[in-house]
Amino acid sequence: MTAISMVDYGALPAVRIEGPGGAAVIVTLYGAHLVSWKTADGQERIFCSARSSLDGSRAIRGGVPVIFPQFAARGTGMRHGFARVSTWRLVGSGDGFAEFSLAEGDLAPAIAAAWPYSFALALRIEVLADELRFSLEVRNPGAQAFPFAAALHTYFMVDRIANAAIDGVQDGEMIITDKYDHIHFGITEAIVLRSGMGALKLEQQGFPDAVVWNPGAADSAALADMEGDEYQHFVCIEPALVEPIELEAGGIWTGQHQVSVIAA
Ligand SMILES: O=P(O)(O)OC[C@H]1O[C@H](O)[C@H](O)[C@@H](O)[C@@H]1O
Repeated sequence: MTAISMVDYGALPAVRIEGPGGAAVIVTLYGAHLVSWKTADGQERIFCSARSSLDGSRAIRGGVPVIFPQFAARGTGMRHGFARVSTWRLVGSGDGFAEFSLAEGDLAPAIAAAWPYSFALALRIEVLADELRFSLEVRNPGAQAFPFAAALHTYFMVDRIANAAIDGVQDGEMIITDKYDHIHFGITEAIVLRSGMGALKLEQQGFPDAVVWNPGAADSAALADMEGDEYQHFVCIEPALVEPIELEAGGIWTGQHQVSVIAA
């Protein structure tokens, strides 16, 4: 039996989606932001900072921020775009999945004025026993083309960053020893993340790139919403469309991400 229910996450209304075998995720309407993914074995797989704001006053630190229409500071708009700081609508649900929407009418007036395009985002999140699936659709229902970038800025929980190894983003295995922030353009194969918590396979379609980030000790200490040695316990591996593309009037772009537990 799979089900969805409304819960509170901090001060934020959220949707809990239960999948087969008790696997479950929690997604806040603020940002359509996945903040927890427990696989059927009860193991939490996603990092969320204990110091994160959870009241809608700023982006959540951790989870899976939806990045749109700008990646980081690569543009003139809000850092990482407005999708992660806007309140989405729950528009559909079924067996182990829910769908969220964001369009220009949902934006705060100042944000809408700064990005004056007609758009519609749809994020579908589906929970299986040992797998999580995302599908992000960007539509242009307007008469004018718009440029956009997008990413699913996923914070994967690891036991210790020194125990994490990443395959599939560069030649050979990657081990992170301190601050690391790099865009790997043109991902062609599945990525595997191994740590003391087991192994995850990450597959992406539509998103051409993968960004790998860990702030390391110094940058982490400068982040108001990250505490102590929390940086030791996650690595972001982000399916991304970093270089903006134009979406013509009537156009649709789709990016997908699947994360599954595999034998270590
Ligand atoms: O602090 P944020 O705006 O959430 O950004 C967090 C991080 O996002 C991406 O991974 C970028 O590559 C990093 O340069 C950035 O520091």
